[in-house]
Amino acid sequence: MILVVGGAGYIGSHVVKELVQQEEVVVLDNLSTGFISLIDSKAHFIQGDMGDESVLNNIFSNYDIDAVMHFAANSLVGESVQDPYKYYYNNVASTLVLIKTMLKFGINKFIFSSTAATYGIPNVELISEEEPTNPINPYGRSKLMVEDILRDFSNAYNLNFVALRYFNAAGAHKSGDIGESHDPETHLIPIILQHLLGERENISVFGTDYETPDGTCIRDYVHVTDIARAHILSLKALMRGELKSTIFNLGNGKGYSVSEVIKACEVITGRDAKIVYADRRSGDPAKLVASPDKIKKELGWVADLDLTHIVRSAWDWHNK
Ligand SMILES: NC(=O)c1ccc[n+]([C@@H]2O[C@H](COP(=O)([O-])OP(=O)(O)OC[C@H]3O[C@@H](n4cnc5c(N)ncnc54)[C@H](O)[C@@H]3O)[C@@H](O)[C@H]2O)c1
Ligand SMILES: O=c1ccn([C@@H]2O[C@H](COP(=O)(O)OP(=O)(O)O[C@H]3O[C@H](CO)[C@H](O)[C@H](O)[C@H]3O)[C@@H](O)[C@H]2O)c(=O)[nH]1
Repeated sequence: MILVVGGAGYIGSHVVKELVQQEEVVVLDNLSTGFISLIDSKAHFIQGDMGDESVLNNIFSNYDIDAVMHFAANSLVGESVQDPYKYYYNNVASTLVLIKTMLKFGINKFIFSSTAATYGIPNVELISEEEPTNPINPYGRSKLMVEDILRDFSNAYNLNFVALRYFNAAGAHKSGDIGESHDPETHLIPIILQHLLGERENISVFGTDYETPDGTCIRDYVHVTDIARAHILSLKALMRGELKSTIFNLGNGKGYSVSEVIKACEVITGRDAKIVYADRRSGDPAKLVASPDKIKKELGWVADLDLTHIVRSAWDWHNK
């Protein structure tokens, strides 16, 4: 049985939907940013906080948990600058309680949602896991602190972990039943689609003077279904004892600029966007594109779905 912490959120709910086909699943979520409606009905659901040791003691006593997948976090970069306490408390301190308690119950397999924000502002075209990590905001630092904790615990307490550094998660499940739901929404693709549905007046492009071919920021968009598959591959490799504690990038290895993403959304939806050119958003690196070679070599994972699939699936979900 697998415990999925944060399984009512955007990415966690997509992993749960795939995982319940193969495993028994318990979701723990405090619903602070997640939605009960996103959780697959085949999963058991417990509403509670991962920092509450008594809740965790009950779960680990009552269910036969083999491994933990951990998606729960606060993840708004801007908010992390305004309110760093919230980020260090929830993303680091509460995660520490979760890991300590699972180890107490003899559970030592852990999959962690990390982020490309751990790299900060890289100087290379394609970022490999070997690049230095110099996060430039409290959100990125909170995730890097957890990676450090995991590494130390793995050395000291026989913990086996996989930290997956997602680049830009996007897209929705092929069923159209679940998709990206954040409130407030800050991510580019859902914002564009909400605008094209008439729910927002326009789209702001944050910065047109970056050192990129069209002046707008470049990101590596990776389909949430591909992210879900990488979690399941990682879990299986951990369960078979074939994988030592490690970190993998999750990306396509191909970048698209903000202007290119808007264009792709216009073409796929057949609608024209009203664009407002705005100042840079603070803390945005010009370009973040993954080298996905390590996970390809070690687990055979490559992203199957490109930007067109991402936008099509997200559009189906937003229309529903
Ligand atoms: N969305 C992206 O592009 C992206 C990119 C890189 C990394 N990540 C990471 O992936 C993970 C999932 O992101 P998401 O976009 O699905 O976010 P989300 O906000 O949709 O999901 C997070 C879930 O965790 C729950 N949660 C938060 N704190 C909790 C706590 N203390 N106890 C129990 N539940 C708690 C929330 O209610 C929510 O359901 C996060 O850790 C995020 O930092 C996301
Ligand atoms: O209305 C908008 C929203 C976004 N953007 C731009 O679009 C790009 C993508 O922005 P998102 O907010 O969609 O995604 P980020 O790249 O900022 O963030 C994502 O990747 C980060 C890693 O760098 C973190 O992991 C974070 O959790 C995750 O959401 C950025 O250049 C941003 O400035 C706009 O121009 N207008």
